[in-house]
Amino acid sequence: MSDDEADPELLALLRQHFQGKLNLNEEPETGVLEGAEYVYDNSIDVALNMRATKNAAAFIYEQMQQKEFSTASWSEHELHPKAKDESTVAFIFTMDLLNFSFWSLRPEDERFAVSYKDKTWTGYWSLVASLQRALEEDIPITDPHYWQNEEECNLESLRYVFRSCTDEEIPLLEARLACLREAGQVLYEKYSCSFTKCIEAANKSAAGLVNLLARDFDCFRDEFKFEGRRKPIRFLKRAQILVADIWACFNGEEYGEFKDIDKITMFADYRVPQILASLGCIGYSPPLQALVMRRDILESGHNYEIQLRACSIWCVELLKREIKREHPDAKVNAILIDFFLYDTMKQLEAQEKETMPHHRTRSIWY
Ligand SMILES: Nc1nc2c(c(CN[C@H]3C=C[C@H](O)[C@@H]3O)cn2[C@@H]2O[C@H](COP(=O)(O)O)[C@@H](O)[C@H]2O)c(=O)[nH]1
Repeated sequence: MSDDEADPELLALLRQHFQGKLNLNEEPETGVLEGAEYVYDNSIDVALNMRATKNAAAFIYEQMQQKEFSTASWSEHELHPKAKDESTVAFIFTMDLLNFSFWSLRPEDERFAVSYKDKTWTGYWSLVASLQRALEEDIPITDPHYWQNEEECNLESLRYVFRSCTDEEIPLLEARLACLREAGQVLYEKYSCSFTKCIEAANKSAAGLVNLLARDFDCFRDEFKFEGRRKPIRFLKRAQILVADIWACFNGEEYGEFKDIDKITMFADYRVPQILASLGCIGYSPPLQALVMRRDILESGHNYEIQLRACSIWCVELLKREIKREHPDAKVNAILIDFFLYDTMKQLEAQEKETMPHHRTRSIWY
């Protein structure tokens, strides 16, 4: 090809770009924050209290400073994996595939719990403990080949992996097996059986990785219709917390290097809304307040649930903006605020200072 002839491949790319089929310079967006603001603007059962949010921002910043809360805090947790390698990436992927719905309607001492390292673990930590225990028992629970081997990986073996030290078994066991099966199939078909290939495909974009997960894995596509709006409201909670866990574990380097990590929002689960409500940052309408206080089941996709999850995302966004307004150099983003709020809620729960119950929705989304 002579110097003055353009590269045909480049020409094809540019043609696609100018036809609007390919945006070379567009930074990917997840759409989560845009959807959260839309729901906030159209909510009548959940509201934000600006005064309480402003006060909470000051309290959170001061506490995070005092505890030197950073990405390093992630690895300091006793059960979180310490190696900075591909096995830890596989562990985190497995963990966030299954990181949902641990709450119980039974009394605290009868709820699903896991005995590991001479301690009893509940909630999220029961999941992490089960995975660590399985690996110590040479069960390849983080291996996509295992997830697809129906002889080895089935309800029976998964019941053993998540065996409880109480009469209650882990909630949604069948759904957890289905998540592993689907993820194993997608990784096999598209990503050479390794989540590290998904990370590579996202080209250091956190939003791009979240969108890839929502596009290729049904079990990460956490989005719901809201009233008359045409586009679904995207929460993508487990996709986002997966990216955040990778980023935090690797301290923003190697597999955890993302140029747009601040696009990740708070993870709309059932714990952080609980602490936001306890701090007075978010408030519920009388019927919703009564439903939460009675610990009634709130079905997945209900208008109340969408308002509660979305307004929590928007509230953490406003907390972040308030902290940055007061402290322009503060190294905070929605992830670190979220992690801090979750850990604080768990401390309050351990001290039995749980002021307000969390809402109870049973689903694979959070
Ligand atoms: N928004 C948000 N939701 C979080 C977490 C975590 C744990 N993250 C660890 C990693 C770094 C942090 O410092 C934490 O140590 C679990 N969850 C969600 O909560 C629920 C479990 O609640 P419970 O049954 O009480 O354990 C369930 O939906 C689970 O998906 C978080 O950080 N943020």
